[in-house]
Amino acid sequence: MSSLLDEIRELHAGGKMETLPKKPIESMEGLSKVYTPGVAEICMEIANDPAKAYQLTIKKNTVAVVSDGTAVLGLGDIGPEAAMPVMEGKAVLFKQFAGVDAFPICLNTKDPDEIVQIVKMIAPAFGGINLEDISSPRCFEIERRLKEELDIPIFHDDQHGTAVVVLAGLVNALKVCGKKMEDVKVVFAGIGAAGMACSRMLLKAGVRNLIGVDRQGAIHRGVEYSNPHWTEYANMTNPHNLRGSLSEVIVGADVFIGVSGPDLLTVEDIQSMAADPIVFAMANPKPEIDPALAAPFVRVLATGRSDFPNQINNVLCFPGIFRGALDCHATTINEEMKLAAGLAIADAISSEELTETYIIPNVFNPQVVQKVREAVIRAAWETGVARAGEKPAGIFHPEKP
Ligand SMILES: NC(=O)c1ccc[n+]([C@@H]2O[C@H](COP(=O)([O-])OP(=O)(O)OC[C@H]3O[C@@H](n4cnc5c(N)ncnc54)[C@H](O)[C@@H]3O)[C@@H](O)[C@H]2O)c1
Ligand SMILES: O=C(O)C[C@H](O)C(=O)O
Ligand SMILES: [Mg+2]
Repeated sequence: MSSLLDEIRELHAGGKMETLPKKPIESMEGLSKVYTPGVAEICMEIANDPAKAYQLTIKKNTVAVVSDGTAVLGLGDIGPEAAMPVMEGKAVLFKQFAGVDAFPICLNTKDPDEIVQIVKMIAPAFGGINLEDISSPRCFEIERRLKEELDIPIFHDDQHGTAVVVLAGLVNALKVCGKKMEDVKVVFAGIGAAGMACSRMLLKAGVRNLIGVDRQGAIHRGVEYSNPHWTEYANMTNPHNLRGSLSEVIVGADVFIGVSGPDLLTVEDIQSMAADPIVFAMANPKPEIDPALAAPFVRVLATGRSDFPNQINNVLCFPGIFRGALDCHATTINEEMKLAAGLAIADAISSEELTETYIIPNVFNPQVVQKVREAVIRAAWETGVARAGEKPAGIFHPEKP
């Protein structure tokens, strides 16, 4: 155990990334071109036409990974310094899987006004903003305001990246079990950033019977929640207005999706579910149930971790979705682009390949980023938010923003 920890520490020593010049400067002449005085010409070109930042700076390929350290994995509010290893990790994954340059930026404030203000102020350098590990409900307002006020993609990964991958996983898990979105009962644990967005995505995909459970039990109508998002949630879910604990409402459920915290689901809970239960225990780093404990009692089991089969993790989404959005210079990442990304991830596994332990492609499968990118670019053109690049064949009424 300690040797594993030593290895992990060694991999983090001095941080996980660095900045490299594209072309090294080797002479005074070279210096005079990329630095002063040559650089001044480029500065003035951009000053006269700020859109040229996309051609003459890092903007078109660069994303800011912004966190305030308040909901880091399932570790909670551990602060901006402690959030850095996760944000560095996200930046490394952006680069390795999709060639996107990403900067980890951890802010020493939890105030939504300040976060919005700071992100707006740094936006000129970036082609997109990936918000990460910002706790709910503040994350909803921060994202909404930034989307309204900036014309580059703003994407809260814990909400939308997770929702895209959960959709992909569920499409394939239901195929394995021979069940349909419209017929299944789905119970969510943890109605925070991820739970809210995943629920919305599944409702959009056709799920009708969906119940969310948080610390005080099932979210239902007839209660005044201090979190207004839960009141809205109660109105769009829980058709039979069930009340009670997770153990009470999970009875007869076909699907459990956990985006909450460790060890809140029991084997008895799983045994009370319908036949062929599907369990996505996605809390990181410790899932809602120990996978070894759950495995004998489920038909399909997935976690957010890379050390078990069926890793349902937003890393399958964010590199490809930003690759697509940056390549077509999209103004936003909209619902259609997310849905297309989810279906593209599901589609990376053929019906012949699909099994209980292979419902979701591996992150090292190069098809994933490629398929997500193409689907996202097509959806961006179809919905009129693409601004550049080649229009995919078969789109007849593209509207440029
Ligand atoms: N696998 C993935 O790709 C992925 C993606 C996003 C989030 N997650 C995991 O999901 C969890 C939540 O992330 P988030 O960004 O939504 O955080 P969040 O802070 O916005 O929301 C967490 C929610 O879970 C609830 N919760 C916590 N413990 C609970 C318990 N014992 N019973 C019922 N509800 C409980 C909280 O009250 C809160 O509403 C974290 O563990 C995170 O690591 C996984
Ligand atoms: O970081 C991850 O592994 C996934 C997700 O963003 C999380 O917060 O747990
Ligand atoms: Mg996260």
